[in-house]
Amino acid sequence: MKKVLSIAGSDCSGGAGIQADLKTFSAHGVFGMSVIVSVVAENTSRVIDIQDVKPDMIEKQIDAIFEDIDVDAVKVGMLSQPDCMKAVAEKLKQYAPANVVIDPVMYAKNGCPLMNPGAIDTLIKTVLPLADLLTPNIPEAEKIAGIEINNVEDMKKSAVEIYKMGCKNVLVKGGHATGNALDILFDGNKFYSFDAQRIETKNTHGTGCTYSSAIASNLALGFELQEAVHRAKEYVTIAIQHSLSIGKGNGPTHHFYELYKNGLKK
Ligand SMILES: Nc1ncnc2c1ncn2[C@@H]1O[C@H](COP(=O)(O)OP(=O)(O)OP(=O)(O)O)[C@@H](O)[C@H]1O
Ligand SMILES: Cc1ncc(CO)c(N)n1
Repeated sequence: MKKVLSIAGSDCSGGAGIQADLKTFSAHGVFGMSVIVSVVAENTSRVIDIQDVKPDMIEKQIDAIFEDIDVDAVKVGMLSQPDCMKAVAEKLKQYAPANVVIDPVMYAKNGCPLMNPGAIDTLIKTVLPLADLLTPNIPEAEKIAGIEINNVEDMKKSAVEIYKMGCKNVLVKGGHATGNALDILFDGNKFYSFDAQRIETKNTHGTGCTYSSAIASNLALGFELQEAVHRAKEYVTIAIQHSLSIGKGNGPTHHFYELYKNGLKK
């Protein structure tokens, strides 16, 4: 059994964060584990409050896992403050796990902030260089690269700028664009496109968490990066097609094993 760890925030409403990650891991047939960095009181409409776990406790959770269990891949999600970022980065350096996918979460789908904007320098200097794959959405790529993104060429430009900051691969996600849901992967040499028809739905809470966790699962299962992203793109597209009208805001993606088992067909 492959073992995948999520280091992220808890979304009590179950659609994003650690909860989405664990559901995605199960649907991929890998064993999911979690280090909770922040407890977020949120739902499909709003973020009410965030309480960060103390850095010492974040470190102890990571120690508890790595002293006991071989980890095949790690997904890192919401890190709200510089202290949490430093704690996670130190431990990732210490244990140096394979297949680290980092989703630089800044805002929830409903626009509520999940990262202190003053933490972006720490994110770039301390966390970003530890990523085998960094998966910013368009607003996140704009903030990290410091450029405006209006088209696919701009997505590519931002990917190159972010790559130069020290991560091994960059996947700029096009969920916030118009037209097809097109994502651009840059591996330092070439660009690869992952395209899907845009699904007309407001239920896209947790799509980014689902996607990065699916990629981490596929890497743990032994797929090369391009194939891991390709399969994860299919998974997230189907999870959005079947997304649920739960709550009054942006409902969550749906994870069900039958879909995956039957070759990701609708
Ligand atoms: N309406 C949609 N139809 C099809 N694919 C979509 C749609 N919205 C997002 N996607 C895809 O979902 C994946 C996640 O991208 P997105 O840009 O939504 O992430 P995100 O903003 O980080 O998500 P979140 O912060 O809500 O977890 C990408 O592959 C993107 O292209
Ligand atoms: C805890 C958490 N992580 C990530 C996201 C981004 O969707 C969210 N809404 N909540």
